[in-house]
Order: sequence, then C-alpha cells, then structure tokens
Amino acid sequence: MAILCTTTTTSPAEKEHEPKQDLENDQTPPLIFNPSLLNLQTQIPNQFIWPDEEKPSIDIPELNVPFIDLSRQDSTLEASRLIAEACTKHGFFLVVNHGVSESLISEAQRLMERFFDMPLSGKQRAQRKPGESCGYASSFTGRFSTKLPWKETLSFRFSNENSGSRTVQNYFSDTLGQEFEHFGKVYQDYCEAMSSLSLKIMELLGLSLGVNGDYFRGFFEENDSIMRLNHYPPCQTPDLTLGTGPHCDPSSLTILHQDQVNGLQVFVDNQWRSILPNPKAFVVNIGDTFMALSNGIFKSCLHRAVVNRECARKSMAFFLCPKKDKVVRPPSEILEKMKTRKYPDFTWSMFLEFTQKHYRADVNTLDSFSNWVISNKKNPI
Ligand SMILES: C=C1C[C@]23C[C@H]1CC[C@H]2[C@]1(C)CCC[C@@](C)(C(=O)O)[C@H]1[C@@H]3C(=O)O
Ligand SMILES: O=C(O)CCC(=O)C(=O)O
Ligand SMILES: [Fe+2]
Repeated sequence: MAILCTTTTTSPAEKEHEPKQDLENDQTPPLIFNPSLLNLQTQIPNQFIWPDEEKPSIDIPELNVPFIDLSRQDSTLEASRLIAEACTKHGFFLVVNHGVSESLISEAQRLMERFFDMPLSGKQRAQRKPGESCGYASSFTGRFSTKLPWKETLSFRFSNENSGSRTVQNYFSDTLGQEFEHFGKVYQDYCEAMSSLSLKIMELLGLSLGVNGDYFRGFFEENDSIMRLNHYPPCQTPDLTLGTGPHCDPSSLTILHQDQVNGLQVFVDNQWRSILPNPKAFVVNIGDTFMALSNGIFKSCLHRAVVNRECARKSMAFFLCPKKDKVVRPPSEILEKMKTRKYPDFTWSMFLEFTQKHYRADVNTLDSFSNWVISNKKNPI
C-alpha cells in the first residue's frame, strides 16, 4: 500500500540559470550530509532550504497516467495510441506486465538498502568525483552551494555495446571490492533487464510517432546508460526542502521503480501532481534527448521528488542514454512532415558534459544546451 505524504501546489522557478554550476568556493568547512544524523534535526542547514516559489506544499491531486500492459500483443495499436496521448502532453506513463522478475527487483531493493545503511565512510569508498556522473554522492554538498537535495545517491554506468562486457559488475568489484561481487551481479542483471525493457518501449514510441518500428530500437541498441539508486531520508521539516529539485531528465527515457512511499510529482497544466507508487509498475518518462529525437513532439516534463517526516523513501532510476558519439537528429519520417528543426544535432557526450560541468539540470536544460551548441558552432573554442 502506498504511504501518502501531504504537499500543496506551487509553481517552479521560472528564472534562467547561469550557464555554470554554483560550486562551493569559500573557505567555510565543507557541509556533510550524513542521513543518520540529519534525519532527526529540527533545524536543517540553510543550504537545504529551497526558495519559497519552489517549496513543496500539501494536498496535491493525483496525475492520471495510462497503464501500458506489455503482455498484450493484441493491443499494440491501442498501447501506441495511449502512449502518443500521454507523451504529447507530459511524457509520463506506467508499464505493467513488463516481464522483469519480481525476485530481481526485490533483491535489487534489498541490496540498495544494505548499501545506504552502511556508515558514511563505507559509502564514500565509491565517492563521485567532480565533473563525473557516477559514484556515491551524499546530497551534492561539494558540487552545489544552494538548493541542496535531501538525498544520497549511488550512480553507475551501464553499457550495452558489447554484450557480455559486464560494466556494472566490473565497476563494483573495482571500486568496492570482492564483498560487492553479488551486488555487482544483481545490478548487472537489473540494468540488462532495464535495457531490454527500454528497447521494447522504443518500438512502441516509434509506432506512436509513425516511425519505422526498428528505428529507435536500433538507435538505442548499443546504449551507454546511467543507473541511479536514490535514498531520501526522513526530514523533520519536509515543507522546506526537496529530495530532487524540479528538473527534466536530460537523458532519453527514464524507467523508475519507486518503493511504497509517495514522493514523485509532475508539473502538468500548471500544477504539481503525484504519481502514486505501484509495486507492479515501472514509471516511464521521456527525457530531453528523446524530445529532441522526436523534434519536440514528445515532451520531457518537469518533475521533482518530495520528502516526508515519517519514513525514508528509495527509488531506482535507469536513465537510457545513446552511445556517446551517436548523432541525435530526428528520423526522416518526422523531418519530412515537420520541415523545421527544433534543436541542433548533438551527441550525448556533449549533453552529458554540459549537465555535469556547465549547468544544473532544470526545466530549461535542453533549450540552454541548444543555445550553447549553436553559439559554440559560431565561435569554436
Ligand atoms: C545526466 C544526468 C544528470 C542527472 C543524472 C543523469 C540523469 C538525470 C540528471 C538529474 C537527476 C536531474 C535532476 C538534477 C540532478 C543534479 C539530480 O538532482 O540528481 C541530475 C543528475 C546529475 O547531474 O547528477
Ligand atoms: O525518486 C524519484 O521519484 C524521482 C527521481 C528523479 O526524478 C531522478 O532521479 O531523475
Ligand atoms: Fe528525473
């Protein structure tokens, strides 16, 4: 059963971000986000307090998202119609009967809990380095100085390029040692299952957009994706902070598994709405890179995660990303119909660098990145 937390409607900040991250550069000792100490504090550090216009609030309505049943071969056309309807509006839908084994999901969840339960020093053995997208991050204390998220994360790369290359398994044994061998194997299997599921969803997205069935599957076959585990500890003042701030995912497609605790919210029709947890479903959303591939037809929508006073929340996100050097450009079927291009050609390697070194992902990431690409073309460095 979903555990409901209360929140009210506010609008996201509209202001443009500066094209660089607000990295800590003063002389004060670094702030440490240690969940086992912070979850009982009634006064949270200022860096975690979000501006009024972005603070979460109570009683928000539920977002109605379609359930796409992947076991029904007979209803593929109906599924692609529902997907088109959801993706032209907000880009969020649920998949059920997805074929990913329940035991794999629960083992992945059990191991995630064990990881986050370790003392901070143990988790820091996988510390994320500045400018990199992978590793352990306790909030983003060394990376940003304001609007810090109330979460700790563990992110790692999954590559489907050479099947059998076992990127995830190798990452765990190289960074955390032999005792993480089982962890690495489970998450290798989990990422392979997510990659296959993404490719099935890509076929449906192609059908919904009227693009040759294999086009998007082929585009993402050799995906170079990011897997992220999120832990949102309880917070005594959940109305002041956010677990994950308002953003659109820069990646192509996100497949999210939420535990039984409510927290995911999407900004649709000018208001925040919840997507309630469902243990049988994955939440799928379109990211900026797929929005660019569809020439803006399918939307990458603003979303965030709120926290609560009573219980910790955990989620697992698979961010599908293209192979780094693949050129992101809409297929000819779309361009012939639409004539004008909404975004310039780019590669995921450029976009990833932009979000890690120059810009904090928000509602404007894709537009800011497009302008950056266009101005860099005119003035090559
Ligand atoms: C390419 C990426 C940047 C982020 C991790 C992956 C995919 C999603 C991005 C993110 C989750 C969007 C919200 C802001 C962010 C900083 C976060 O809160 O985690 C983003 C990730 C990141 O840059 O670490
Ligand atoms: O944890 C969640 O529910 C959402 C997290 C998210 O949006 C992200 O990691 O990109
Ligand atoms: Fe997200």
